[in-house]
Amino acid sequence: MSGGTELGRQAKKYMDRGDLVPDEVTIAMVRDRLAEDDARDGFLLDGFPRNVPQAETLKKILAEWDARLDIVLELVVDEDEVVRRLSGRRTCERCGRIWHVDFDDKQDDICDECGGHLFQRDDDKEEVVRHRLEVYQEQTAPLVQFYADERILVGIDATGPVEEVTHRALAALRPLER
Ligand SMILES: Nc1ncnc2c1ncn2[C@@H]1O[C@H](COP(=O)(O)OP(=O)(O)O)[C@@H](O)[C@H]1O
Repeated sequence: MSGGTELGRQAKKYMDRGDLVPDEVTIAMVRDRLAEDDARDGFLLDGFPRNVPQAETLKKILAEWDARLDIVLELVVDEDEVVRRLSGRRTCERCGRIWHVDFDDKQDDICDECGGHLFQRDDDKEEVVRHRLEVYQEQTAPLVQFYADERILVGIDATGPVEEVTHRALAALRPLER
């Protein structure tokens, strides 16, 4: 999250703790972004919606534009793997590139791409990741049933390397190609 705006500072407070940012903030951001020209022929949302009220509101926003979601991908992976992936993630403060302590065998804290310094996001600390998983179970997991009821949910096995998961995700999207 960039910028020193009051809204940005407010949002960061929630994010650092691993809580969801209030719906009025995220919904306004998503509504504004979807209203831009390049979203008219299609868009991909990552991390939104994250609770049922957001999903209900998204449905109404899209309906106002005679649009609807075509597909929802659920990336299924067990909690230990989520903790391993997030707690080992390091971010370059200069170029934003993401490294992983184990998967990239990253033992120092220097970005091999630009020489910048790597840091760990507050919400990638293990105890905060565990809290994010609780928030997921409470608030986000109900969306699986929500979108199953809408008949647009597709579950994907998200274990294994990035290339394999990408391959499975693209295969699930292929029927929508036009
Ligand atoms: N739809 C959303 N509703 C509320 N808060 C959100 C939403 N998406 C992201 N956030 C906030 O941003 C934080 C980081 O988002 P996340 O998608 O987990 O990041 P990343 O994909 O980089 O791991 C979340 O923990 C939450 O505080």
